Amino acid sequence: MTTLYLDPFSGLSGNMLLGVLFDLGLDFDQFQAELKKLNVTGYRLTLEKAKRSAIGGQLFGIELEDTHHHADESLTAQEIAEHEHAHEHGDAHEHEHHHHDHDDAHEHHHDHETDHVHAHHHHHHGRNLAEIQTIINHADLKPSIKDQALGVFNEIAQAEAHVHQLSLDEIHFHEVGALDSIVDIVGFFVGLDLMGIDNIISGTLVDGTGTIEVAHGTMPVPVPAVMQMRQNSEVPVQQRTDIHTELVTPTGFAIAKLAFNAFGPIPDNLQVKRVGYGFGTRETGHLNALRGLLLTPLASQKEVHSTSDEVVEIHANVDDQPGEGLGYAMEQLMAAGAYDAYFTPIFMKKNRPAYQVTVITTSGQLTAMVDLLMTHTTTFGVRWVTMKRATLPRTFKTVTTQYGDVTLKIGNRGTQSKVTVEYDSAAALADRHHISLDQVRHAALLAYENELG
Ligand SMILES: O=C([S-])c1cc(C(=O)S)c[n+]([C@@H]2O[C@H](COP(=O)(O)O)[C@@H](O)[C@H]2O)c1
Ligand code: NI
Repeated sequence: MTTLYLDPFSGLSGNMLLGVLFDLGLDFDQFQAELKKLNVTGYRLTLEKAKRSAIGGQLFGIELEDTHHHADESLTAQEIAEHEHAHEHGDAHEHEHHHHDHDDAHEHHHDHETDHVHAHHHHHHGRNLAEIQTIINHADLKPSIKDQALGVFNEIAQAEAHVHQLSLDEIHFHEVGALDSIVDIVGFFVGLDLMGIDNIISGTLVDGTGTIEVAHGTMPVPVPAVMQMRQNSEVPVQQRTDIHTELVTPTGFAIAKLAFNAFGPIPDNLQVKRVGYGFGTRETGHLNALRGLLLTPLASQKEVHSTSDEVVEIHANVDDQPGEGLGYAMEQLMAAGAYDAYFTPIFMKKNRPAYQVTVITTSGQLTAMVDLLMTHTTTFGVRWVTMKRATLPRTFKTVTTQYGDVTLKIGNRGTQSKVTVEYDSAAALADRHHISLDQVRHAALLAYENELG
């Protein structure tokens, strides 16, 4: 299980999110190969190692090519959309397309093996939601990646439609062209998938103040689409009044709103595996970067245990939520780094059978866990207590048995010690050799005693 922790101290944008994934080890070639599955041409991806404020990181960018002068065999997004349109009107219409008079300058030729339609061209400024949905739906990508990307596009389009008082199909993706939004948004979910990231935690998003100039004129910061998406959202945003430009873009905010699992400080019970920086392109007068961490559960060998410390136990009593939702809440709590989370059957007022949800966590994680309980359970309130905790200092040792290597956990108490066989390593061997867990345990403890002499 890998968690991505993001520190958006200088905002969040599509290219910063991808820059950070590349700096954390995402393979550029593999990424490009996946994006080809979108069947869209007319762009070139750039990735540069760069230094800002003497810190090394990656600058990711998209260069748009003039698709009208491209004799490529893949379809442009516009053509795919028109293909779809043709299907909606049945095959007869498709033939009509073939026999239409084309403006020679705009004629494209395609490989008929791919069974794509030859479509006419209109001059397009940006692409609308329906065209983007068609491109994504036609791509040979995992359904989960497509669903997440479609969700983000829908979120942005809804916000833009509201701000500009236009209908959803009148919304065209920003002046820079929809292509870079497609690459940023689909690319982010492709990157997460390639890197095996299944949980994203973020600190508070920092945005600037003042105004920026875009094609349509002056926009206040936070930009209107971001402000619109903030309506009814729980994404925390802090405004820096000393930075007079946009730090959080609509793409960045929509991804945070839909794809981040929790907000809060860096969990102190996970181990930092890698640190990366993705740079932004705006001149902010300060370091314009997004820092990312790859976090994994503490490697047991290095587990640091003080003999006494504090934990927080949080309780929520729930009498009106179906099991599926409660199970999902539990997954979210564990993924966010709870030490433990469990249900206890209880009886509440009015004779209602119910569950008490208990979460054990650190005081640093309290806010994030309360947030998750409020989001994913039906509860209107939670309680918590801080508790003292004592744990045995422990070491880990690997012993070799006739079945393979097994890890033992050894707790030390003065001159005495307590030995347990780590479940996962024993279960793997029991599985492999089709024997009982107890047989592996016995063999491991015997090997340990033999080593002690
Ligand atoms: O061009 C338009 S309509 C436009 C609207 C808005 C609104 O907030 S509404 C914002 N912008 C700015 O365009 C760039 C590109 O944003 P991406 O999310 O596509 O990267 C960015 O600076 C927006 O704030 C344009
Ligand atoms: Ni807009």
